[in-house]
Amino acid sequence: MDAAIDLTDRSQALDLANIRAQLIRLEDTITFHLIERVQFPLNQTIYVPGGVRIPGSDLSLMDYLLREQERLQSRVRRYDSPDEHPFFPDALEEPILEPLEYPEILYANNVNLNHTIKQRYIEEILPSACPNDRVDRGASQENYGSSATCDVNVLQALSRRIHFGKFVAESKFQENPEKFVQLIKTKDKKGIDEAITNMKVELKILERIKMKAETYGSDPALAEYRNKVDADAVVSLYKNTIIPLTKVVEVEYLMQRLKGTQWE
Ligand SMILES: O=C(O)C(=O)C[C@]1(C(=O)O)C=C[C@@H](O)C=C1
Repeated sequence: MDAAIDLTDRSQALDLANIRAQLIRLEDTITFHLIERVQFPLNQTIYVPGGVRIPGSDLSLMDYLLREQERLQSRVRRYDSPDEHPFFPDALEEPILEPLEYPEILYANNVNLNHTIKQRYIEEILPSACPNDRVDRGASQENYGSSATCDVNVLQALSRRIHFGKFVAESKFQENPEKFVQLIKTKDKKGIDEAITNMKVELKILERIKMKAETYGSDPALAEYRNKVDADAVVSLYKNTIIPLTKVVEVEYLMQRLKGTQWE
């Protein structure tokens, strides 16, 4: 059985094969959450601040739900884990559970791409994956809450997947510190990007994700009707957003990697 990666075990957390196995598992999570989301129309209103009236809050319905979810999950120490990054750091509370002991796996850094992830999700990913809003607003209002609930799941999975780039980067750095120190010292972001890129792995991901989206999205009961998700939209999500943003995380993490070390 393929178990989840154990981030309290340093050698496991920095083993590139383990990290890639975790990224593959997240392909399933992301695809399934997207399938859930796209059964509803876009429901543009839920992304507009004030679009849905919320007592005591000016946030959009989706932001409101995401923020409250993060507040709740912070209490069970979701954001103590080094692979989790909040969209609303100001909403987090003290955990009700005792802290877990995480070894120092990553170097101190402030890389958090959630703002960009959320923006790309709302402006690009959803419009290309969702059916259009129906003219009949009354009917779609019925699923504002359901759509926003699915959004929270997709966004949390995307954020986790993309920020796993930090573990990938740390693993690659440790494999060849001399090469990276040189590139980081000369602030050669393009050089770092080239050094962390593995086109073979990327192509394999795109091939696999197309197959997964086609397989998970087809239901014998629907076969002659239509697939539950547009496989090309999922491939494009990986090609144009997930992999490029993972690489940005890797590069930005490495740019901060020498602070306070012998190489500074
Ligand atoms: O697996 C790696 O080596 C990664 O760096 C991760 C990843 C990805 O986002 O999936 C990103 C860049 C590489 O070109 C290949 C794959």
